[in-house]
Amino acid sequence: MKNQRFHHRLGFAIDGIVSAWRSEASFRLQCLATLGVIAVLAWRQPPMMWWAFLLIMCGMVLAAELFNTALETALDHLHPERHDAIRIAKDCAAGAVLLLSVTAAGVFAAFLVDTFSS
Ligand SMILES: Nc1ncnc2c1ncn2[C@@H]1O[C@H](COP(=O)(O)OP(=O)(O)OP(=O)(O)O)[C@@H](O)[C@H]1O
Repeated sequence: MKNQRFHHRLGFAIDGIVSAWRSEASFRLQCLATLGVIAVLAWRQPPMMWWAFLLIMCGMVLAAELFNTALETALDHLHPERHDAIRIAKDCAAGAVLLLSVTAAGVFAAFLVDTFSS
């Protein structure tokens, strides 16, 4: 299964994103928030640096949510019973998503202040 052709690997990655979209309400919300950020960027036409900052932040939140979903899915399958180690692993992954989401909200707030005060 290693080293498959690029279009196969691309298909697997897209399958993962579609599957997270179907199963995770948080991922759907984050995708919609990303579209909202892109709409505001397109409306305000800020300097390219703001596009870069905000798109990086949105990408990192979405990627972190996919990692979180991957971890939860694997852990639930491999160890359906409750265990403290599983709780800590899931809580850490959720914490990573939270940290990136708060940082992204902070960057978006800074952009709003900058764009509406000038
Ligand atoms: N097997 C387990 N053993 C111990 N605690 C668990 C276990 N599964 C879940 N938990 C606890 O419940 C919390 C929620 O876990 P769950 O798998 O339901 O995530 P979720 O609510 O679907 O999260 P998300 O919204 O990110 O998908 C975990 O962060 C953890 O604290």
